Amino acid sequence: MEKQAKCEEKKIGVIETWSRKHRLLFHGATRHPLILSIRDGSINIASFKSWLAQDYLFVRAFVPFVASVLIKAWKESDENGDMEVILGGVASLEDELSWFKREASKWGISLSEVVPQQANKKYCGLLESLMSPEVEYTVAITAFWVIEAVYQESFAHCIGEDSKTPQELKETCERWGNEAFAKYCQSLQNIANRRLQKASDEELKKAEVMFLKVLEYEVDFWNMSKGNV
Ligand SMILES: Cc1ncc(CN)c(N)n1
Repeated sequence: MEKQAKCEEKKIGVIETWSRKHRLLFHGATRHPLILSIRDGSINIASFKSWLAQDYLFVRAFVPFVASVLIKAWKESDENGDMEVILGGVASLEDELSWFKREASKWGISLSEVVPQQANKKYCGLLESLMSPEVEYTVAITAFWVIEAVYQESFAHCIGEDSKTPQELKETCERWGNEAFAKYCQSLQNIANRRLQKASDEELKKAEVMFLKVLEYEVDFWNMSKGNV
């Protein structure tokens, strides 16, 4: 990479540079038709239920992934504070799984009968590959940030001004759209930016490829409910 470009990235942060450079894909992942239909109130409840059931399975796979990032932080991080941020993330996932179970029972979904769809299997496979000790902390924390950021940006849009989100879906949107979750995502972004600033060109390239892959998989994940949108 050109020295000049690298300096620019340092000033505004690598993550911001990538988000601008790949804004169409970022927009596609955070303003998906499913999210827009929640926000304008036209959502088909079957789509929502299908997303909820699939996401429960995803979050179960997400727990060991986040735990693996915690291990990488312990082994590789240059800052003590990283572990506390990631540990907070692990801890909140217990509450998240309980929430999924309550929400599923509210909607009459039997979680034990949910079969993972292809896009979900593929995404969980990506999480599993990221758990390998071969994957650098910088790459894993970048993936972690973007996974959380997509949900934060998406659901915050559903509770923004003028949204017509149905009352019964507001709690879901608040879960990822609230201020505390936004702050948590900012902390993850700060860690990722710090690591990316110090990364070698090779590591930087791997992290950018991972950033794009996560965005692509997020779009595929939303698309699973497309038949019902
Ligand atoms: C597919 C997906 N992406 C992100 C998140 C937020 N942890 C989630 N629950 N599901």
